[in-house]
Amino acid sequence: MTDTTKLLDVQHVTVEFHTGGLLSGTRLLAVNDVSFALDSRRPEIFTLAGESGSGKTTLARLLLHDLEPTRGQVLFEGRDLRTIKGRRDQMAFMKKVQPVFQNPFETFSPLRRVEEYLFDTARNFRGVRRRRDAAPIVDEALRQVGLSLEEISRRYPHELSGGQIQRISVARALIPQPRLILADEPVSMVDASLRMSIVNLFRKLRDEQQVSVVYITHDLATAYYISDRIAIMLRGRIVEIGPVEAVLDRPLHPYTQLLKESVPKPRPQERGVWTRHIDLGTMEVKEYGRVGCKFAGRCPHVMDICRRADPPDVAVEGRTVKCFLYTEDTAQEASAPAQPVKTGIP
Ligand SMILES: Nc1ncnc2c1ncn2[C@@H]1O[C@H](COP(=O)(O)OP(=O)(O)OP(=O)(O)O)[C@@H](O)[C@H]1O
Repeated sequence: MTDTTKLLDVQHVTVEFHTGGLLSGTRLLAVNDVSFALDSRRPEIFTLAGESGSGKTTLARLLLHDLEPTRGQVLFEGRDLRTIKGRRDQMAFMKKVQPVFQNPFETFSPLRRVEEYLFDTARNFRGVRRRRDAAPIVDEALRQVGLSLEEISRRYPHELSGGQIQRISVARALIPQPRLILADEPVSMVDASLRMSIVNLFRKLRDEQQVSVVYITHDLATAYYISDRIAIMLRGRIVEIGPVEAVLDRPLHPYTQLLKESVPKPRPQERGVWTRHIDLGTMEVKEYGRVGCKFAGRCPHVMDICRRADPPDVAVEGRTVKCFLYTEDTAQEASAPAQPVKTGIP
């Protein structure tokens, strides 16, 4: 029977990529047995966070039906996305699930006025044919992001700021009146001073339009500010998931603790300047191939079992953590208790 209480239901999805030659190639589980669900009765902002190469974009592609899982299934409004066949079916799905991508300048051709994209979207998804019928729809979507059709009229992408053009991307995503927006690193290319104004739009959409948002980011500061729940990804797996305050105020997985520690801190004497991120990217390939916990090579609390077996999901302190430190039979083996890192998110 269809479960109508779930807007999105991700059930044990795995995506396997093969790289290299047929015989010498390697197998990489970019997404590895991931599950989570969004409630259809209560819109929320759900963040998928993790460093580069943790599988966030691959997961986003699954949710947008741009890729099919090797194993497991993704259901939207109770329907398995694999049953979507043909263009009409795909368009009906896209009307409900809209993406916002990282680089707005890639979304819009430099040779085309940006309003044309919005008019196209109104024609494709709102059943209007004439420009004058589409205009109020386009204007309304722009007003929701603090702009208007008059303001952007006749402009090309290079005549708009990065912040303005990303707002226009959000406006475009709103035209079909979706139930879910999937925003993949929507502010990473936007000037730091404008980031909050963009992510605040997602809060407004949740509260005023009942739109749910899957927010994909490596930026824990904005995630903390806007999310209801957060899932921390590491090498294809969700290692900690729960309400954002629980997870980021008191992270329990040693990887979440490290990630939080690497959040840039503002230098009070230089307003707006942030210290550098710790670069964790070089560990990527090695960690994907690791048996047992993917974090074992970097974990200050590593135990023998972590290198031998996959950690289980443990429910603890209002969230779920994939870590042997919190299983009853292995907790006493730990070299030190998992102390949350105190620095980072305000
Ligand atoms: N089509 C593909 N073929 C082979 N490997 C892939 C493919 N797409 C992604 N990968 C690999 O899967 C892993 C996860 O990549 P993914 O882009 O999903 O991570 P991410 O968390 O979104 O990283 P980033 O923030 O850098 O985009 C990486 O090791 C990547 O190289």
